[in-house]
Amino acid sequence: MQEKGSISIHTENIFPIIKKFLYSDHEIFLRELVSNAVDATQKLKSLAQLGEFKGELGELKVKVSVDKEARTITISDRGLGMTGEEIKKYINQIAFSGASEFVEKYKEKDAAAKDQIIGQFGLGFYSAFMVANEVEIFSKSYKEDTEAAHWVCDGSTEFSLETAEKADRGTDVVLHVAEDSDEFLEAARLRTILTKYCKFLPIEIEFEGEVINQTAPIWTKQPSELTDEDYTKFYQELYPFSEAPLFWIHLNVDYPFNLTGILYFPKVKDELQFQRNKIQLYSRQVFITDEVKDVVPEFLMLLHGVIDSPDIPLNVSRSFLQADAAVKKINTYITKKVADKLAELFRKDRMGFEEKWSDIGLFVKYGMLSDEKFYEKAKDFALVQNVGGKFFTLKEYQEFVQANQKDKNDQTVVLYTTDPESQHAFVQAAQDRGYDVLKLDAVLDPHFIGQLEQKLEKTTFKRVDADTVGKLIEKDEQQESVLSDDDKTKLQELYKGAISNEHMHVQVEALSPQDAPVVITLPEFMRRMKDMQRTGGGGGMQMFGSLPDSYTVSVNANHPIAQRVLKAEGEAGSKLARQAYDLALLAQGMLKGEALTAFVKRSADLLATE
Ligand SMILES: Nc1ncnc2c1ncn2[C@@H]1O[C@H](COP(=O)(O)OP(=O)(O)OP(=O)(O)O)[C@@H](O)[C@H]1O
Repeated sequence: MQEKGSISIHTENIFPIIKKFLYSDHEIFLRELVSNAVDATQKLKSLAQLGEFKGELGELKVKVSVDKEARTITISDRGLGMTGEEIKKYINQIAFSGASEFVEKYKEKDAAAKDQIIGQFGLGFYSAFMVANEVEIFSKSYKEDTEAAHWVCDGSTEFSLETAEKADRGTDVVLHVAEDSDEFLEAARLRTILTKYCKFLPIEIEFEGEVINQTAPIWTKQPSELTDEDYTKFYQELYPFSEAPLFWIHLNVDYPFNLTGILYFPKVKDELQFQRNKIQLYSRQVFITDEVKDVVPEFLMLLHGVIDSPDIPLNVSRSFLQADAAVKKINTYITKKVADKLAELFRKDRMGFEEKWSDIGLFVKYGMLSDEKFYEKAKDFALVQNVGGKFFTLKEYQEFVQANQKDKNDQTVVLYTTDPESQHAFVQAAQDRGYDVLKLDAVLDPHFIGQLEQKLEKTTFKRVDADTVGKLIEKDEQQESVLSDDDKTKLQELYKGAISNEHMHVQVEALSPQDAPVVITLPEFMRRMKDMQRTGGGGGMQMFGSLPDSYTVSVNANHPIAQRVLKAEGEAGSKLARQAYDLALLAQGMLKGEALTAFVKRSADLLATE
């Protein structure tokens, strides 16, 4: 048999287009050709199992080799092979029409969609022409009494096909590497590509005498066959030199879609440094991409691991992917599995769960904020911690503070600090009153607080320094003032003059004589807006960020210092007031620079006069 022919009725030559458009991703030719070789080998194995192939399977490795001198790359398999007729059908017609359809689609898309297509969709056999100016196929079918065939195509739509001598069953694809693709003649480069895409292919791939893949990666096995060590070992293989993962989830579904994989919860070092692109997406063990956006819910992008699914449509653009029903289901499934796993950990080992909370709290809060369904599940195991280090679930905490921290409107007021060190005086004052104080110092906490206030009934949150301790949780009882109204006004004026700062709003309050003489607070609303703005909450919050802090200075009318300030003669009153105010600033770490120096000097003067 010898035949020459034209591949298609298309007049347009697709090969220059393939080359030109797919410039950035030429390396995927190897993924495509090796996958074809693997497919052909697996098909033969299936035929053997079905009894349709009765010969010896023998060694089934796929071999990749490079000959720099001859400028060729060869991919050989011992799979089912093709007869000349089959080459015409599968390569000339089916593969070619697949490739031209791809090019048609590709031409219509905008740049962003193009990237997506290139990254996730192979051209199949014809991707060989991204790097080769001539491709040969030598193939011999597994079917008895068939002749081997030799096909050659030089990158135009012309091909030649003839019978050939080939001793062994299977297919050799020989690429004659083009001048501008020299890089692919380097063994090191080929090895890198093979390791990237073919590391977990199900048939052994040999390169330079070495098998480069694991044919049965652990995600393809049953969880019952695996030990913890297997999981951590695999994690180390995927992410060498990283700390051991906290725990993992083995995904395994076959209905209504097909999906396997392992998701690991990493140890998070820095909350702000979300490490994305750590989940690898595979389709039947062939690496596709590490951009799993849309397939994995946004809040779970922090996880590591692999997902393998032939049901994820890889050949469509991103906007399509988002709308795809299978992808949506996968999303929901993964969210549910993660929530179930966390619930199980919490139930089975509360202590262990608490220990891990500093690492997983971020995922959980992020998930609760971004996914309503996840919130519903997570609200039962999400934890809060008080300044004493004790953990509570949301429900436990509400019950814990209910008796003592209800205000006169029957609202439970949850008190929290964002920094137990610098807000120590306020934490102390609240604790002295018998209140409990939570530590909510994570980046996401301002948003989390907002969500909890919406979800939890009759519950508000207040930072400990949002008000003087008597007013943090407003009760009916009122502290009587020992000062007359006149004295109060006089005291207020004295303090105003001594402080002389328009952002400090001075008021006189009847606090307990044991409370501090002066307390400086930042109203909850104002501070929260600023917090939100800092952590990137809504554009509308922008205006608050540019506002100067506007503090409330509460002068304690019942503290002995109030009497002394009022009674002091001349300058002395103002000096005392300033001293009491500076003490309040000092307690909050707000006294700095010149003001601090002046305070130290004034203190020394006062000590000297006493
Ligand atoms: N090494 C091979 N051995 C046997 N048949 C092959 C081999 N390579 C390709 N083929 C045949 O050629 C067809 C077309 O290959 P091509 O890679 O273009 O598309 P595909 O593998 O079917 O799909 P895609 O690669 O787009 O997922 C294959 O379906 C297969 O029948």
